[in-house]
Amino acid sequence: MVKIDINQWLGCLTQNIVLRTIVGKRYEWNDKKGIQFSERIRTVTEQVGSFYLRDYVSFLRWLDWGGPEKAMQEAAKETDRILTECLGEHKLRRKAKDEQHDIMDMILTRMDKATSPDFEGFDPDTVVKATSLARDELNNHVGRNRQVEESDIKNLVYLQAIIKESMRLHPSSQLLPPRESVEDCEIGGYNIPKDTLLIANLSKIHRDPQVWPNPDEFQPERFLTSHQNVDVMGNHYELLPFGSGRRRCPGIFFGLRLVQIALATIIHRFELEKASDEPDDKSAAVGLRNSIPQFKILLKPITSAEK
Ligand code: HEM
Repeated sequence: MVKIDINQWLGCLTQNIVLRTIVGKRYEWNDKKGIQFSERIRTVTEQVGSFYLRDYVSFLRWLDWGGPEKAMQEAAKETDRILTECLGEHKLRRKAKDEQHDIMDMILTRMDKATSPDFEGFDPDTVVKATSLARDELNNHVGRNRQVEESDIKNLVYLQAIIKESMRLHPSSQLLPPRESVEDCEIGGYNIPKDTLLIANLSKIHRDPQVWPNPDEFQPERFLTSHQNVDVMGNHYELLPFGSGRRRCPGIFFGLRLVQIALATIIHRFELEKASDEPDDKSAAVGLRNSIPQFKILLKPITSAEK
């Protein structure tokens, strides 16, 4: 029997929000089918959500009290059916050159481009450019006459490397939320029996000297050279700031983009200086959520004379 828990419910809820966005205009507002879909999703999430207590009272799970497990399976089937239909229609429209330019069209266009040899990794020219400092990179790609825009981020490879390196050294959570082994397995040479609670320790994984030379040093360049292909998407187990697997952070694209734009804008518009010579406040280094020593910085706007 499929095991359903609060995480799957959360995952389903997130998935449904995404699906509602994808099918958006076509199904939700303009179409009778979309209204039915929305209603169905709402009923299911309310129904499933109202019984999540069972996940904390584990001996109640087998009861499937109120039927959330059955409801989840039905919702998954229905979601899949609607998406398949929606995708088929989009493909037909694309063939007939009658695209709506909604999210699904954008994803299909992106998939077409995925066949391009440049799609994976950076081309050699980009790597060379990226060895310059972050502000040089910003001046180069954005210039001084406008603000950083989302479309600039793909060109700011050094900035991306800085963010990866920051997330490696200081993941927002030192420990990932616990997992439970659903069967006997072996991890790193250790035999793990079924039903064992497993917690991934990012502060160790991200500073493993066998994977990361000079692990405690801030070296963004490693992500342009030796670790060029390591991303934060949960595919590379040596770097997991957003977790991995079906419980991976669903806000990953939003969160990452937000950090990239915020940092790029700050570096682009301000000179950064340490506010005082006082030693860093290391008190924040204690605890699970944040290991970064705190210190104050001065932001000095870059004036037009300096542009
Ligand atoms: C830079 C920003 C963020 C970081 C570093 C981050 C990191 C994480 C991590 C490490 C997890 C645990 C993943 C796992 O267990 O494998 C997580 C889970 C989660 N995150 Fe984020 N997150 C960020 C932004 C966001 C945003 C913007 C949202 C919502 C819009 C979000 C919503 C969630 C939710 C709902 C979960 C629980 C997923 C589940 O248990 O199935 N996060 N996040």
